[in-house]
Amino acid sequence: MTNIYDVTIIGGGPSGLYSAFYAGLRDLKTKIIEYKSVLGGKIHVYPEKLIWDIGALPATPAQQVIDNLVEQGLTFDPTVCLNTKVDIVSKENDVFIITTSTGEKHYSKNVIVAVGGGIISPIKLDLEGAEKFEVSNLHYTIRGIERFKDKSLLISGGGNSAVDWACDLLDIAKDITIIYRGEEISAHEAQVKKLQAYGIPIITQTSIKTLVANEEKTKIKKVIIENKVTNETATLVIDEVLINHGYDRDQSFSFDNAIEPKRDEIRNYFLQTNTGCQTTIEGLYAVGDIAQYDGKIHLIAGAFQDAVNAVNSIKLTIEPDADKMATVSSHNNVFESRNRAIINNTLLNV
Ligand SMILES: Cc1cc2nc3c(=O)[nH]c(=O)nc-3n(C[C@H](O)[C@H](O)[C@H](O)COP(=O)(O)OP(=O)(O)OC[C@H]3O[C@@H](n4cnc5c(N)ncnc54)[C@H](O)[C@@H]3O)c2cc1C
Repeated sequence: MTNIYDVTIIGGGPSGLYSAFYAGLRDLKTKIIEYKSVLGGKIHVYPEKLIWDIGALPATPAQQVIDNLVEQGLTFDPTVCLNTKVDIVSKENDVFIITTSTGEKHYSKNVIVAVGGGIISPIKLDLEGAEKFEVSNLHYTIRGIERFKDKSLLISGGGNSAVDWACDLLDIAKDITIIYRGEEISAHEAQVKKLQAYGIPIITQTSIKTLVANEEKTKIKKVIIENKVTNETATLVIDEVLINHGYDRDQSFSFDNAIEPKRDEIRNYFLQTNTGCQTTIEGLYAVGDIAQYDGKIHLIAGAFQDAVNAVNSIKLTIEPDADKMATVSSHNNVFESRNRAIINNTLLNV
């Protein structure tokens, strides 16, 4: 057990990344473990959305927020393990043992759980061979709205995300059709009315029956849709298909019985024992969407505050004489050489 970290962060979303930044600022030996191949967490679900509610950031595309979070999170060069799923956390002699799905073990004095709602993946179309079109014109999220310019778009899904996308693409796509298997669209009324005012067809009780490929078998050319009540079918000629059927969540990550932290009654959230984001287990902290306490905000802004609280608590357990808070954060000495480089490169242009 030679390579013991001060803090290991499980999850590389906004709360995990900001925890890594702050842990570096407080000079803690830090590791992030993230299941996906990229950092950024569930913001990857909505990369094109404009985010308005993060302090000091006026409307900013979510992809830009991801890039900024990642850059900041890696400021102090934490160890980053991508494509790594944590399966179970146990504790021996005051050291946490974090075991991954491949059996690999990571050792840490403290653990910050930053797993949000778990590992989320879009629910895919249950049609044989559909996956081969994911590289061409079958989408589960939108990366770059320009590809929909002057295109005929079919959206399958009746929730807020599907309807929001349709509204955002109204003046971009040539035409849009929405199909939904349920009886009634379940999105915000105002957005649905907007689509209706534009004359966007919303076909309910209907789902995709078949994807018809072009001659080269590289793209979807037509979609056969089927009414679930009458079994009537219709064929739509389309350029792009967007599926918004919700998300699967893998929340299988667990704890050795001896250190199972208290959760709420539906076991969704880790309860805090204090505002320092410590769970009911010593050395185990929960930040971001997975955390719950009075006044907790399940938004990116809330994740930042949790991260600062957890890291400051950890610092004090490792060094009881340390400052309770990092000395006015951005005046910290650790930034001195970096400040000089940034001022020279950007402001003075030397
Ligand atoms: C459609 C949508 C729009 C939103 N819009 C806004 C908005 O405008 N403004 C705002 O402030 N908030 C918004 N939010 C909420 C915001 O995205 C979340 O509050 C934020 O992402 C929470 O960050 P987090 O780090 O706690 O969790 P997440 O972002 O969920 O990150 C958790 C990370 O942990 C990883 N992980 C989970 N389990 C494991 C495991 N066992 N092993 C390894 N890694 C694991 C996951 O892969 C993921 O990368 C929105 C959310 C959604 C769904």
